[in-house]
Amino acid sequence: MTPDIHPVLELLHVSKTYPGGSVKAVDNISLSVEKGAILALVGESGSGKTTLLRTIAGLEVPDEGSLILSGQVISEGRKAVPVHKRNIGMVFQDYALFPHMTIAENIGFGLKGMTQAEKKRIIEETLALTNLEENPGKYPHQLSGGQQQRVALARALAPKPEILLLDEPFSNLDSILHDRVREDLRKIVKATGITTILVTHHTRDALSMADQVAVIHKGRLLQMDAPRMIYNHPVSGYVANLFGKYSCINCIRTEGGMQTPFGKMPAGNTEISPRMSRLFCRPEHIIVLKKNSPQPAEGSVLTGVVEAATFLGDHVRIEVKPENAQKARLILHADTFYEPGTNLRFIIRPYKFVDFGDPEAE
Ligand SMILES: Nc1ncnc2c1ncn2[C@@H]1O[C@H](COP(=O)(O)OP(=O)(O)OP(=O)(O)O)[C@@H](O)[C@H]1O
Repeated sequence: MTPDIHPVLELLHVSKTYPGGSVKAVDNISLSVEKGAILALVGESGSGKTTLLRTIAGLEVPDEGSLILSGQVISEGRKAVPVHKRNIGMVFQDYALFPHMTIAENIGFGLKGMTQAEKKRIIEETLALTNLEENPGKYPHQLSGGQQQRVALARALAPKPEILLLDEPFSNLDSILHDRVREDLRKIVKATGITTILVTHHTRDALSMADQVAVIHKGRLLQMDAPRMIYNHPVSGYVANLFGKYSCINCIRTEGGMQTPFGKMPAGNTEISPRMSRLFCRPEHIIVLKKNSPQPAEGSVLTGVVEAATFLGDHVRIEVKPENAQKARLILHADTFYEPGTNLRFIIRPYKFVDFGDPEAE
């Protein structure tokens, strides 16, 4: 029997324009989130990700579209279930802790309609889950930024919401804390099994923390996929560029593949549509072959000349151009510094034929 995977949250054609606004902050977004998944909403400043998160929370009412939470319509057109009646937990960017309450009191704040003993048990469980057992009697100002964030998280998790929403969870943390908090946060929410949606403009956080990444641009959903798909199979130059450096070179269709300025690349199992006219790859997918190394079993050997090399600590960034053409250029990462003018043999794996190019031109 296949497992019963069903969406906890569905958004259907949701749009929102702020009063007096000339453009839609959220423009016809439809998506669904499966139970227990972590979804990251990623986009540049002003792309509409916070508006979308606030719409899910019930803090903004959409103009059009509907939201369905666990099979119940919570918003349809301008009619919406109010915030406190949605079983949703939210962690705000500034944590919004109650300064006059202890950590334990902050965590217990949302626990209503239960006995004192039950409340105490849940607070203790949540303190343990979020590694805060040592400080239940302290006040927020006595804690570090990372600890304050865990209190905010614990407060949101204690009532066992159907969905947890996190607004820019890493924005107030220094870069050293940042990576640790990201790992802790993923562990904690995965331990609870609570479906989580977070907003971030750090693409690395989205790729490492989420099960699904939704890329938002000018209020629209450009792509929603697993992190590896977003990184390796972006649908446009804009998405490709948002997640890091890439090369995109013009090709001419030939029998069984494409002719690049560096050599011929086979189509493999992929069908090349007439619109595809470029090869896309990330820098780390270009592997330089050692001198005199034999032809690898898989992959065509390409050739080019080093145009520039920049030492970047853990790798060297190399720009390589074709031997007999000036225009095309690839960017790759290598572990060796090659002097400009060096002839290189390399393979590209994986690669993809695409119908997009330079994002500036899109
Ligand atoms: N309260 C508001 N009133 C009017 N316009 C708003 C309001 N909040 C946001 N906007 C506008 O809506 C659009 C989307 O903003 P939103 O805050 O959702 O983007 P964002 O992707 O979360 O950006 P950031 O990362 O900077 O928070 C922007 O054009 C913004 O100027």
